[in-house]
Amino acid sequence: MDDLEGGAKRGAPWKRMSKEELENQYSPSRWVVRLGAEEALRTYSQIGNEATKRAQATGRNLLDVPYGDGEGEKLDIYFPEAVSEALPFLMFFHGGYWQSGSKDSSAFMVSPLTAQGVAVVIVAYDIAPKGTLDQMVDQVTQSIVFVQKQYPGNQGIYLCGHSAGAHLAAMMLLANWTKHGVTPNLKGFFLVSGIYDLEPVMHTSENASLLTTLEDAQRNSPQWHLKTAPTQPVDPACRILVTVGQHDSPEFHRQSRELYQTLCRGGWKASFEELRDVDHFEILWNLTQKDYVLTQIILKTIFQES
Ligand SMILES: Nc1ccccc1C(=O)C[C@H](N)C(=O)O
Repeated sequence: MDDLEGGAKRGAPWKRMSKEELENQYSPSRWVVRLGAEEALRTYSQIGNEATKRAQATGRNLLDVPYGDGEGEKLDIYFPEAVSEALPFLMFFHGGYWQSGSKDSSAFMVSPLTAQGVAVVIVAYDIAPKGTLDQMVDQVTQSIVFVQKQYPGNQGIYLCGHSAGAHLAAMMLLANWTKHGVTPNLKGFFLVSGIYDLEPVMHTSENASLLTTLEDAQRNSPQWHLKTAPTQPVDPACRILVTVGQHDSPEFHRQSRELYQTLCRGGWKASFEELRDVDHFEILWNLTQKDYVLTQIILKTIFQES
């Protein structure tokens, strides 16, 4: 049997879900366990705002650096204390279903990473309705090209994305760098509670006309591309961590597990972690803490201790 066809039929439980169930599965705030849905979203913004204010007030940084000509094409760079040309860079792409969120409230991981010598770049992109998915993917590509050109002596560029931002980061597994005149020194991906197959999202209210045709969804689905036409890692040592929270919905778990399995089959150096006792929001906001398991995994990966 054709594995792709068979796999799609056997492995697409969302096709058997009612509209309400699908809506539920793709509403992360409905799955939080410690707070109410609204409260979780509010706390997430609040922690992001505070972490960003603190990062901007305490360290060396460059804010609102343009990486393209568009009004929204800006990024913030937070540097470690020790000045060095050869820094590792972690670039972060925020979530919010491609239609909310901002770089100005997403500097969660800045303090624990800069303290260990990592430069952190928080990237803005044009969320919907201003931006289309194709434009967002293009902007993310441009932001990475910008960092590579600006810091050619970097000790590695690591991409980290959360939720919709993990989708955007994962799209970079498919990027064609040659047309940009530079191949970024990509050493790792940290994909946190992401969505990699956009087809089910088409059928939810979150879609808000981001995806109008199945072709839009497939073109912007790393899972679909990697499965139908596997890409090879440019650098075989490039690490990919696919991670999901214990309290993320079963559909989010499925999305992460399937991406991980597809990456392994394609020869990528991938690993998978289900992080215990965290929901879709805690999995990210805990990155403000240096002792949090994901902070430690990121640091160990960057400094090659595992
Ligand atoms: N604001 C976010 C930030 C990051 C990730 C997701 C969201 C969401 O709002 C998801 C969805 N609208 C929810 O209510 O679960």
